[in-house]
Amino acid sequence: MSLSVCVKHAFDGFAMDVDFTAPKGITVLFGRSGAGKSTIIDAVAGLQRPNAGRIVLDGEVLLDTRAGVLVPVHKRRIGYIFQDARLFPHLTVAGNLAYGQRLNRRADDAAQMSRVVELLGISDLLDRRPARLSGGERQRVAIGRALLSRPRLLLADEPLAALDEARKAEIIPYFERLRDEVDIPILYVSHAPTEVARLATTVVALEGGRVIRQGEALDVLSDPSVLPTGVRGAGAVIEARVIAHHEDGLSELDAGGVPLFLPHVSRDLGLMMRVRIAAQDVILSRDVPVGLSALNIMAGEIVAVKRGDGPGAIVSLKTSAGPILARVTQRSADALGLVVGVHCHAIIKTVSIAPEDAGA
Ligand SMILES: Nc1ncnc2c1ncn2[C@@H]1O[C@H](COP(=O)(O)OP(=O)(O)OP(=O)(O)O)[C@@H](O)[C@H]1O
Repeated sequence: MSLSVCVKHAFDGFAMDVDFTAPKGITVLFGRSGAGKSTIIDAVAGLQRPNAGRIVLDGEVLLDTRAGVLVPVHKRRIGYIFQDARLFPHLTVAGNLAYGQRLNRRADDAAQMSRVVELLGISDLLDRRPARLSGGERQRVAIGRALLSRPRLLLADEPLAALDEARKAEIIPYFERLRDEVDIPILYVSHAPTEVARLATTVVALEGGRVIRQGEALDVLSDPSVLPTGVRGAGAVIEARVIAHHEDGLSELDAGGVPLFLPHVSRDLGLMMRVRIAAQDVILSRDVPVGLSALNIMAGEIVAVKRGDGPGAIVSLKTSAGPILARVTQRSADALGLVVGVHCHAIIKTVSIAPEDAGA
């Protein structure tokens, strides 16, 4: 199953022209406020008719302005998860979930309900009304209700934006499960680099109504010339396997043969994790560093240097652990001779890797 979107639209002072494909998994529309993310979501949902375009879901044409095709919202079979959960206050959790199934009754409704309740960990909440749920619990129920409508596509428009950090951390693992266990594409809007690093299978980076890059998440996030939310959001993602939990509170991962130490992560040994390393937490050294407190040192070769308009530059390093981005001053880059092809070492403080930066 996949979704292809080719849409042109103009508002006063804003022109959008995008063309991308969302395969199975989570495709994140990643960009700053005003980049056009919600306009795309609304066009796919059928809530807004773009000036021109073609949208095809799982082989079915939902929109083709040239051929005059416009499938109405209720016939698109798309689940929508909003920032606020929008549950019915007078119905219990069970009632809200059953509402998702009402349009599309099937013999295996009960089995599907148990699967979704288990997937989202909401079995203890079924008799409660929304007013007695936390924001995170409400959002889990909203995800369940959307899934139970048996959608062919899920749209999630900044579903974590209204939650505090603790609630965000509670919900992200459920989106990871959706990504890995549900068979339909999920189009997910975000401008939060950590969320993108944790969840995206595919990234569509947007700027001013245009796609500046699309592709596999780990490739797009390690490209220093693609910073849709600015230099502060730069950070590459590496994949590593949990190999030890040490008594001093550190977890040790194996990243392509290189040890990576993190503050303790509650994951089983052997599990693969994604770890985001923020570019501003990386120091570069030409020589092998000695006498440092930092535990993570990775040797690599510089593959790109992107100079910014200000005093900074982003250096992209290829290491056996995976790609690393480092944000340094242009003064340091010049003093150290950091140019493409040079070998150097990336130094990463263990404690700079926050718990939310490491996920399944
Ligand atoms: N109904 C409208 N009428 C006029 N202009 C609009 C309308 N909706 C959106 N725009 C403009 O289109 C541009 C893209 O808006 P859009 O909401 O798609 O961006 P976004 O990336 O989702 O932003 P945010 O992250 O803030 O939600 C903005 O410049 C916005 O002001």
